[in-house]
Amino acid sequence: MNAYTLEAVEKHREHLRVGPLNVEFPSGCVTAIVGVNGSGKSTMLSMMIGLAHPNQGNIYFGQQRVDADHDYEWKQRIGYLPEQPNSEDDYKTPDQLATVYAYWYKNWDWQVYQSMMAKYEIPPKTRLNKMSKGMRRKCELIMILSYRPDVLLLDEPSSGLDPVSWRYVMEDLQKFMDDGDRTIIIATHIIDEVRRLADYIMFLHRGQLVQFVEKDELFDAWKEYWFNISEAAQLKGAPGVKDTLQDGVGVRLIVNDIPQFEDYLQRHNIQPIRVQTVPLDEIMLQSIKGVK
Ligand SMILES: Nc1ncnc2c1ncn2[C@@H]1O[C@H](COP(=O)(O)OP(=O)(O)OP(=O)(O)O)[C@@H](O)[C@H]1O
Repeated sequence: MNAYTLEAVEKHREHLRVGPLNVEFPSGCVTAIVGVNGSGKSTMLSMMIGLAHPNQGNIYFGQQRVDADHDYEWKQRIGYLPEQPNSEDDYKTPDQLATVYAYWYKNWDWQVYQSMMAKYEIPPKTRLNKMSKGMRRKCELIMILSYRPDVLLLDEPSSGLDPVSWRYVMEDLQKFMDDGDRTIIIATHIIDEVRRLADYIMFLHRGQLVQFVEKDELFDAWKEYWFNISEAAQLKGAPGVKDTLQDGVGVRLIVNDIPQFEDYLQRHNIQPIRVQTVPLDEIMLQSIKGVK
């Protein structure tokens, strides 16, 4: 079962055409959307909550088609955290905003609200526009978690958070996933966030889907090999190599066709000094090279 399905979805922005995107977001999983600034992550999330409208294609939340109709029942099940705070809430205090949410969201849980407000030490009677950026971010997150949605659409949720709060948020998101058949789709630049939370990684670049892959599969598919400099000549032309770095002492190769490359090493009787995992930011960099 998919939490979301995007069928040939396109959004035409002035400087960017997002899509066509054909994507299935599995339910019960965390999918991290990664990509450089302006690659279309926020645009995609805002289409998924029905705020931005695609020029082409269809979006389904489960079986429900996401469109401009007035049936907002399905939105009760989604916690959407936009990248920018909603300026309409500037003059409200958390308690006032919570009263509005409690009115609209039938699963609103005052106990969740109060315990999270205490945990994150948010002053309940301070206006949102008088709060620090991080404090306001935490408050927004508390609001959407307090109506107990099934799906979270998070657009850079930890922007502005201090390291301690960040760890609390990671814990709370992990806890959210433990409580049943829940789904998180999260746009993030924080590699640690991807490493801790994600089951799947979606790479977007210039509005195009580069890859949608299971996290473990992705890490297994890339390896960094180190060799003695004396082996440099023999390694020229080895298959599956994405990048080479050579200094006076050694050669480092980033490889993403491990079986072919290892076969080549065996045939040429070359032994690496060290083999290690490729960091996600390096994988990202290598994956977007050459994408037009
Ligand atoms: N409301 C809007 N109206 C018109 N163009 C927009 C709007 N929002 C974003 N864009 C444009 O759409 C493109 C994609 O932006 P988007 O915010 O979706 O990227 P992003 O991947 O979320 O970037 P970032 O990592 O910086 O948050 C950019 O060229 C941006 O200028």
